[in-house]
Amino acid sequence: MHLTAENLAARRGDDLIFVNLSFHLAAGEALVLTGRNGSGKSTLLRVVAGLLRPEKGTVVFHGDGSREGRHPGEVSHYLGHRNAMKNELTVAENLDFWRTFLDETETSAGLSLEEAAEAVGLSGITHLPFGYLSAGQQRRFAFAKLLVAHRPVWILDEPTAALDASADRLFAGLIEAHLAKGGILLAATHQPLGLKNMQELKMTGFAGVDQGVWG
Ligand SMILES: Nc1ncnc2c1ncn2[C@@H]1O[C@H](COP(=O)(O)OP(=O)(O)OP(=O)(O)O)[C@@H](O)[C@H]1O
Repeated sequence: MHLTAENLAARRGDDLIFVNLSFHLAAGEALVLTGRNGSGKSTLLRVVAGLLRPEKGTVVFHGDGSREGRHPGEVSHYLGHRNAMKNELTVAENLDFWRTFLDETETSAGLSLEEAAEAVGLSGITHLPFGYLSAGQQRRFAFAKLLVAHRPVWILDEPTAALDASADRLFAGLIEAHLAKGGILLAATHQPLGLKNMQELKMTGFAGVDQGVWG
């Protein structure tokens, strides 16, 4: 299993944010994007997740035993800045929605709702409306979405925003477990995640992009 990006370029509005960006991640490997605000971390994550079309280049996921490449968006969990949960629904209803939505054809390797809640340190409150929870509790349950349906690639944008130190460690542990099972991680972060086996890519934004993309 591997994920390969070749010569990616992306544009936001009129500006090229990055060009000629390539990387290769095999099973169990992590790429952490760093760089100042506006340097293009979220843009790259959104391209890999299939939420933004690249200006140029390709990004392909190859699973075990299949020669055909797939877009990584088809096999990824994407956790953006927002939690992608409905405030009016209970935590259980939100997670149930995501499990059904994400788990359609894959084998059911995800955790049960209660197991996922326990894994993020919040068992016993899944009956509450999501909107009643604190910002940190909401982020923990947004992370629980990654556990209720199996996806080999995790794409996380500032996963530890709004979290206390114990949640930082808890998320790092869950990410390590994902990598140990052969998963792939792409994450943008301003805080070190403390991962053992990771590559770092420092994004520079359009400061480094003055040539045209095709020239
Ligand atoms: N929808 C948009 N339309 C036009 N420009 C955008 C849009 N979204 C982002 N940008 C610009 O693209 C650049 C890269 O933004 P991006 O969100 O990828 O940065 P980032 O490294 O993730 O920043 P942060 O650390 O603040 O989250 C910024 O200059 C931003 O203003």
